[in-house]
Amino acid sequence: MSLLNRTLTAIEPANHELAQQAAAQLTKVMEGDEDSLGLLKDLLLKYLAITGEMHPAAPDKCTVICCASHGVAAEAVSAYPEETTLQMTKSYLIGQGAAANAFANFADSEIFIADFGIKADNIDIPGLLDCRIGNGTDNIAQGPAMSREQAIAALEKGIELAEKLISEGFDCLLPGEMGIANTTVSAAICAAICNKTAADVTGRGTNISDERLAKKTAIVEKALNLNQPDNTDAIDVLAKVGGFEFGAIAGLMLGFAAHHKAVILDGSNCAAAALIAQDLAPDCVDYFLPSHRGGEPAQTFALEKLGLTPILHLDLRLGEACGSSILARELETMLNLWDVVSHLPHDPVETPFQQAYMPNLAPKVTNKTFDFYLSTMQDLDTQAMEACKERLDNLVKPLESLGALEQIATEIAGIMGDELPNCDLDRALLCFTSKVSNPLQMQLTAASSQSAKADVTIAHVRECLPLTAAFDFGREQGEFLSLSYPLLGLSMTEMDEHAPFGTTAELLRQELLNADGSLKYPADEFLAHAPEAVQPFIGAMIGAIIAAAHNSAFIILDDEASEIIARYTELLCPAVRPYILHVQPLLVKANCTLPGGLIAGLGMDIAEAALYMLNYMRTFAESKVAIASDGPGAQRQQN
Ligand SMILES: Cc1cc2ncn([C@H]3O[C@H](COP(=O)(O)O)[C@@H](O)[C@H]3O)c2cc1C
Ligand SMILES: O=C(O)c1cccnc1
Repeated sequence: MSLLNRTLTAIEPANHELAQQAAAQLTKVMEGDEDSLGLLKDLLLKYLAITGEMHPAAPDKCTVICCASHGVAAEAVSAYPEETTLQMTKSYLIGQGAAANAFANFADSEIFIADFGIKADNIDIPGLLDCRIGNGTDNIAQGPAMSREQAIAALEKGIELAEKLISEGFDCLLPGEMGIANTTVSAAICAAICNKTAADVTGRGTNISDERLAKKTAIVEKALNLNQPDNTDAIDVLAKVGGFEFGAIAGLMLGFAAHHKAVILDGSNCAAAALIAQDLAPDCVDYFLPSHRGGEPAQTFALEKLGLTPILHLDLRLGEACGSSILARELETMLNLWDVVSHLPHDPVETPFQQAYMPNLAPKVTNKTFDFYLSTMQDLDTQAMEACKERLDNLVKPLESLGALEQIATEIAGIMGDELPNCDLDRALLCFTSKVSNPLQMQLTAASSQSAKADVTIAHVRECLPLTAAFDFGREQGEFLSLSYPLLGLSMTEMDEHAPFGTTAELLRQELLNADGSLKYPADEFLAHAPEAVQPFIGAMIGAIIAAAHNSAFIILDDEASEIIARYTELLCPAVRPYILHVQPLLVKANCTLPGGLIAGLGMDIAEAALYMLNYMRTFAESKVAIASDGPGAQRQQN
């Protein structure tokens, strides 16, 4: 039997029975409130099913960047010249300043770079894995990309590489790719397999102009009409409108799935490869963890066909395993949380929290205190922000292809007055709570903060005191923590410790938001409409936000209740706006209703990823890579 057929036959469903047992156990330890974890629960259970172990170790990860050239690049469908593929391949291994390097570093994943058919003679790059199938594919606008034999060879070279990596001990794959013009190819693959039109699936790739997008869409249509890929045969689709790296990534995915190992998907190109793998062995999807939704329309259709829902929405358009690296960190957080709540004997639950108690005293604040904070709020350092933005525009990636991460990095630069803030900013979580603390909540907070490397302060809010007392308490905590911790997570636990997670948020949502999620009241009215019991929490949260922003901390919101209060605080005091990171549901759509730091921890990791990008990536000039010749990048990039 061929390697491909042997692999396809070896792929079996993941261990769903074990996942069911784990789900029952999770229900028990979470006291029936496990759905508060939202999609993070699914992530955890899916990973347990993949490994077939109740408490697997954190995965050993490998990032594999598959490089290949595309004949269709001759049609000018990309913003960058065809040579970029070879130049970037060099930069992964020589300068090591590409996004793939920065994010592999962030995720503690070992990086491998493989040549599956870059168009060039005598490639001699130290460390490059030679998996060549050809000297670039043929132009799909003029005929098939490759022969059927080459398509099978691409799949098998991917499987061989998977087996090599697995034999070296890796058990989680983060695939990535580099191949100028390959979003034309992934659009065509997706249109063929998902039965969509060229207009449905074609996107801007490397940030091309409207004019080029129209041309690219016509090329996708032409390639489909001319080659007539058979959508009941993924190998035919791969041969006719595919590319070597798509076959290779599909092969890697199949190889990992056959060995019960996880694959974390990245962007649209990964999703197109996953469609090929799914068609060849439908059960392999059990081993795929989605990470982010990016900018290419093809990805949406592909994920739908795969039945996968990503949680990260960072507007990434790159494909160098950036989104998957962030998800890999979150997976580890969930595995740790699972171990902690399961009371594993080797993992004693410690709650080394600072405790702060609201004094039973008349408040020290007056209206003047509030005015003082508002009138002396620091402006962001626009010079640092501009320098940071200029650096971002010139890092070796298409303009703005790292979406929300670029905005976050610029914001942090402005807050810190430093165009290049370092990566390991100290982190704290300030969690407001009622007098008694729910032990499960505290355990979950301990687990989340352990993964997030955040020091926790549990701040006990007293009711029955004037609102100004709560404001003053929050202000003091925010002021104190923001002196030592540039990243400050803010959370509040349920007011009623016996209520299910998310109860307070639901109450606030009902009272303070319109049905469409917008704010219902003006700034000076909302407090009067808030449920009385929540008012002290609101006061404390407003105090903490204003004082922390005043001290130039980057505030990372956790639960939905904190999110709603922060949005009203922004209305009350627009100057705090740039200091606040709204994590869920803007950047993370996990439907997680659990307070206590899990989402803030993920937000801190997203901020850290942004800083890794800024610190570890090199510019076009430093990397000797050609800049854009079309789209907005052509105006802003220099080398
Ligand atoms: C410097 C640079 C780094 C990249 N890293 C990934 N891509 C991404 O962009 C390309 C696909 O977009 P299109 O179809 O528009 O050419 C691929 O190489 C993909 O991996 C890059 C592109 C460039 C220019
Ligand atoms: O989503 C992707 O994989 C992608 C998007 C744009 C450019 N390159 C890759």
